[in-house]
Amino acid sequence: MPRITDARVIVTCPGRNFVTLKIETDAGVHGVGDATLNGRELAVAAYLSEHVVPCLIGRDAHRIEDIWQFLYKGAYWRRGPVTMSAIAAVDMALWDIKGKIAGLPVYQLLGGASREAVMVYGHANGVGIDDTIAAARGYIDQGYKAVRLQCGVPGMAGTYGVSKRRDRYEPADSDLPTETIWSTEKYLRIVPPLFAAAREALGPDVHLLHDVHHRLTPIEAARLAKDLEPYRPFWIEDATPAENQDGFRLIRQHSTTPLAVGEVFNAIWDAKTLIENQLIDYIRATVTHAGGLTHLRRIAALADLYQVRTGCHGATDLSPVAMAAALHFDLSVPNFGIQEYMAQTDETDRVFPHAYRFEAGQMHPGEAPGLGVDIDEAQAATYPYKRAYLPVARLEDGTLWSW
Ligand SMILES: O=C(O)C(=O)C[C@H](O)[C@H](O)CO
Ligand SMILES: [Mg+2]
Repeated sequence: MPRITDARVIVTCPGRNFVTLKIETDAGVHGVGDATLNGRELAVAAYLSEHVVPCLIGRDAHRIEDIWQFLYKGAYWRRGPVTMSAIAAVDMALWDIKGKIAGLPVYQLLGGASREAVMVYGHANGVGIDDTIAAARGYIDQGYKAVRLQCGVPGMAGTYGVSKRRDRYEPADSDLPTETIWSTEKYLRIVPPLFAAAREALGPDVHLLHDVHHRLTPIEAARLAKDLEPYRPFWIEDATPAENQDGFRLIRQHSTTPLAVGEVFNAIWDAKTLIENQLIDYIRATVTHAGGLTHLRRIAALADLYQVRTGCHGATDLSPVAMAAALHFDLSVPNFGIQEYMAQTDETDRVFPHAYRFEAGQMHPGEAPGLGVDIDEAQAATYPYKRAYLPVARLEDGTLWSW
């Protein structure tokens, strides 16, 4: 049995912060897991190094489920993004180790490939409708079959999803949270014309997605979903905050636009009502924030019973370790829908060498044993942690809102 001999947390900032757990075994193999929680990175790093690592030393690395249960039930304090991201990092690293010892890519351990490759969507954004459509064409030219559209809102200085730079989007850009202004009325005036123009310009085949980013009330979200229906969006995401899962009923009552939610979920319980009542079509929980492959598979299995498909979060605040794990999950799970993908910076790709690849709008985790991703610790050490927060949003009267 491979015994865990050491585990350490590596924090690095090759353009943005990442928290990685590296677990060593006496079998001569190590595994890596992503524990990045954007804007709260050091909370997870401390949770891991102070409270999790001491419990790992000496354990059998093959006992993934038992270690998961030990860390979840054994903490007494269940769930929450810090706890679940820490457990996820351990879980990913253990699957990585198991794969390396077996000499198999992790997707083979998860049941093997259910498809040839994984459809991903890219992020097209622009200040106005025309440059957003031009950006979408750029993705389609690279072979993407699905593109997310976000455009600036006239009368608002900046908004979620619209980059200052065309090629990169990194919202956690400030030592203290940047304050932005939000107007629901202005936003609801621009998104339907964006989708009308995009559908007209890009044709019927490309999948078009949109992220509301939790900024509407259920009845406002219902109106947007209804207004977008003629343009057949693939989904609208996070149409309203989902703490109250029943809130989605209202949207459902008014529209057949598919709904996706869950990038901030950390446990199956966050999605139970939504899934069992078929209030959503895609579950976006990620391997990092929702307890690793072990827990994400449980969520996907529940979702599968209700024909809810997966659409994992894949923004750049999830490290290449998370992307690799997501791709093994996506390739194997029966109810896969789509995977979000944003290319990382060259610096990040150098810190995390990986076997996964992109080709013509699809991705594949590769055939390397384990997750097929590693951390170059010497490279990582050259990029020290730099505090960075996501922005916050206020209504025009100063009321704090969802960003
Ligand atoms: O990629 C998305 O859909 C997001 O909403 C990105 C989030 O804002 C980001 O991951 C927050 O850290
Ligand atoms: Mg989102």
